[in-house]
Amino acid sequence: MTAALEATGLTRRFGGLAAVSDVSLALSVGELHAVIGPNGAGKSTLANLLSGELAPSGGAVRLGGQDVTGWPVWRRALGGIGRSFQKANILQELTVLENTRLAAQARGFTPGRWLRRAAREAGPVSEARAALARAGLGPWEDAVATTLSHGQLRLLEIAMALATGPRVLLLDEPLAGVGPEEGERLASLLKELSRDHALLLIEHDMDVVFAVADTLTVMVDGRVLERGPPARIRASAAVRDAYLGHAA
Ligand SMILES: Nc1ncnc2c1ncn2[C@@H]1O[C@H](COP(=O)(O)OP(=O)(O)OP(=O)(O)O)[C@@H](O)[C@H]1O
Repeated sequence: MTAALEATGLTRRFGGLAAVSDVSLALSVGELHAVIGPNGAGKSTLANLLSGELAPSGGAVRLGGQDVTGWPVWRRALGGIGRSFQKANILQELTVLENTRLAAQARGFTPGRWLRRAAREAGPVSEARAALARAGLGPWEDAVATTLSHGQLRLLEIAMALATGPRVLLLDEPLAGVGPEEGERLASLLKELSRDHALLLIEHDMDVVFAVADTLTVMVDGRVLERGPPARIRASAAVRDAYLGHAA
């Protein structure tokens, strides 16, 4: 079966630093693939290379079998890659529905055309509402973003990624700053979304990661140290050493 998204030998250098070094990875619909590793391991850089935010120094990215390595973010988004960010993309003074509608509008984005579309009143409200319903935010569609809890903000980021109709979801720390109760709700949403998306999760909360991931990739210093199901990663001495080695 063709992977929904595949990276082969991805490398990204910043000056003398190889932030990502020869990383290969395949994401399939129905699989929740988590990438973990100590701070600075290269996880966000990897997500940026997959989404097109960054160009690689080497290697390739294929989306549904097609080489998209040279494609910009908007073109990969149109091809089915949805991305949520560590730093929220939310416009604070807009409502939940308005934010999600803007994200849904970006589905029709091509440079220049987007501005004309955004200027028109009618937006793709139905896609936005469907995404909000999936994220459990339907009842809050008229709430202004500033009034939301941390957990609701994280749900909104996911809804905004869903509103673009992606097949692949790249989620960067979707539980950041969220308490245990909201965290549980987010974790079950992630699991649910992985049934009909290829889902890449970058997350520091190890309890959640080990509870929801089907496959884990452990990165250290830009490289893949270990890959496998949660039980294998939990038992790995190399992974334990890597974390202890970086816990200063
Ligand atoms: N734009 C950049 N310019 C220079 N160096 C960068 C840039 N982006 C990332 N780096 C460096 O690349 C390395 C990997 O960073 P990255 O943010 O990908 O790690 P991470 O695993 O996501 O870390 P964290 O868990 O703290 O978010 C780090 O040493 C970082 O300082």
